[in-house]
Amino acid sequence: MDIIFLQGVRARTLIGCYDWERVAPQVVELDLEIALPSTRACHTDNLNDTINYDQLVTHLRKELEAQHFLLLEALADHIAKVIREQFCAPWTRVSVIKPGILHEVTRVGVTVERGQRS
Ligand SMILES: Nc1nc2c(c(=O)[nH]1)N=C([C@H](O)[C@@H](O)CO)CN2
Repeated sequence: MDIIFLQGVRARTLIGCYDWERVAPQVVELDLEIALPSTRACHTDNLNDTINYDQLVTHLRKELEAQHFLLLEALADHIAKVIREQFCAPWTRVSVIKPGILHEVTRVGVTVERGQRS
């Protein structure tokens, strides 16, 4: 299986359980692993035969600006759904990190894995 990965993708979204988090968007960081539906692009060397990670990042940033979630779990699940349904990925692992949210914690976030790794 071939995988595209993206690390430290920054995006803005309204996220959080507490009142102070409901007033303005925060920056979240995404680490993404995305299985490709086929190995076709390896042979054709054609961008149309793979998932265009440039388009994916642009799409996700727009999506996150429009969506409002309370929990990182719900946000990560939504991102995985978009990747699978709109970019035809059979499997994905999505981590969403809230930089600097907890005192004396380097990184906190949630990882979800959806679909089948074949
Ligand atoms: N498992 C989770 N725990 C917490 C979340 C979350 O999304 N998932 N969120 C919060 C707050 O919004 C936090 O980020 C602010 O301190 C607390 N716990």
